[in-house]
Amino acid sequence: MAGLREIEKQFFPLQKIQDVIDLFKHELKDNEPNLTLMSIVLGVIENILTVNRAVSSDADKSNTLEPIFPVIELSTIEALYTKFVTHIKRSVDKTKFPDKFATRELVKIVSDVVWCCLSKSFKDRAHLQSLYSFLTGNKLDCFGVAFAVVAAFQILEYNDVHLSLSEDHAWVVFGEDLKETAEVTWHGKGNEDKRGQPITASVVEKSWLYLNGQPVICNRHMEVAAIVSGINPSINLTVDSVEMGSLQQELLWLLYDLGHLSKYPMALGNLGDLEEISPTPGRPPPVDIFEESIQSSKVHYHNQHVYPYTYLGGYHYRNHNYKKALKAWAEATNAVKNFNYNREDEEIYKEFLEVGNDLIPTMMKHVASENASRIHQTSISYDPDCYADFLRFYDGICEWEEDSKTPVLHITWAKQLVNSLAKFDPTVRKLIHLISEDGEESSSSSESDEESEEEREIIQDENRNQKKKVKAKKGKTHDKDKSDKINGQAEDS
Ligand SMILES: FC(F)c1nnc(N2CCN(c3ncnc4sc(CC(F)(F)F)cc34)CC2)s1
Repeated sequence: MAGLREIEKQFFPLQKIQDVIDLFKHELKDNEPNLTLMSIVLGVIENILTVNRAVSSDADKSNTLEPIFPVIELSTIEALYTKFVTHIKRSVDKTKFPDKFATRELVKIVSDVVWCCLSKSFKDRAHLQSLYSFLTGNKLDCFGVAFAVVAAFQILEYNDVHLSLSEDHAWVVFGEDLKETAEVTWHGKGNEDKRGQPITASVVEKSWLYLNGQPVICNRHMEVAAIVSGINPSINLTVDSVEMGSLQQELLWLLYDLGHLSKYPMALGNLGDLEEISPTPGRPPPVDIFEESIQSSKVHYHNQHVYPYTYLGGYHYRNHNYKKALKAWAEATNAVKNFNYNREDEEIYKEFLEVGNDLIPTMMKHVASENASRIHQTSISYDPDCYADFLRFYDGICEWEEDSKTPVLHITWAKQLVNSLAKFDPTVRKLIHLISEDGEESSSSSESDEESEEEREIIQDENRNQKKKVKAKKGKTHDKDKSDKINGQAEDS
């Protein structure tokens, strides 16, 4: 890959969202969309709209609602593009690697070429995912390093090195028919990086971090989807840039219409979240998009992905559809129960900790008060389906913990479980018909002393392996704490 092609230059200067859409439309027609160019363009725009927002003086705080969109000059982009291409070509002597396919040694070298420039400061801040961040601040997050390696291989004209994505990690596949895998970035906090090493079957098996061998293996177009999905419109923890969110939403619809999201459940989930914030006329409602995300995981990934269900559960919770939220969360633990929890699975643990110890208790309280007002409609505390899904949610968590090296549950879980259980009406607890896996039938015990004995056992057991887990909010890219944001949108005046 040489310098920018003439046809690419003609799209500049970019003056409005449609100009960016047109550039991406053009790139996506190509079977080698220019990853470096697109990552830099999105990084420049994101930086201006979120990090270095032009603070307009009072004078021009005219009352027009004319949103701000920066003018992106070709010279700005070309300088950064040339810097990256030069850095990569100067650091890799291709004559030593005559093969058509990449080798593990070469993957490690390219990973080092990215790695060596990184500053050792904060790595899980927001807006560190793009090549713009790498080229102007020597900072990249976990995803950004893996993406930079793939973009570098595109510049070196290898078309076998591709991004492999799980729900909380990224690595590369390479070689003939993508048979090889290699770590190219770090994961989490306090873990030694394993760059250059293959991801072996023993590491992958029953591991959520590696999706039990069902990661999203990208082609070039899905790598474009990954950088679009990785756009972070956040200005701060509570406010998003309206323009950046619209750009991300329109680019995701462009990729959706071209079919590049069909095997990418998280990108579909991101699109569903954006549609909830600001629905696009003529497009399907968020629940349909979350359903497509779930279907994609079922069809392409053996239903091993968890986030499609927690996207849906979060959506129903925010919209007070508590019965559907419980159903989605029960299906989420039905997916996670096949994994064995280990210390690098912190992110999904935090997700379920929030559901079990924050969202469900709040929902049960909410319903109790609503109940007083709406006596006719059966509220969830009288609904046997809800009680069944509630039990399924916890059953999945317990099965997840079984055979795991690291315990999942601790006393807070037990206390909240007892707390939420008590909020279901005793009549509904009698209606449940428990059928164990071996088909043995039993109805849930309604004897209070038996239950209190059971509850006492749970609490004593949990006391023993009580473990404090602090829910650390991470501001990293592919930031899953978006849903915690109050959907305030910046007045980009
Ligand atoms: F469960 C729901 F509440 C979620 N809401 N946002 C969620 N995200 C936000 C987007 N997100 C993602 N969205 C697209 N692609 C990727 S690739 C990836 C792993 C890593 F960052 F590359 F290491 C994460 C991720 C991670 C999960 S889950």
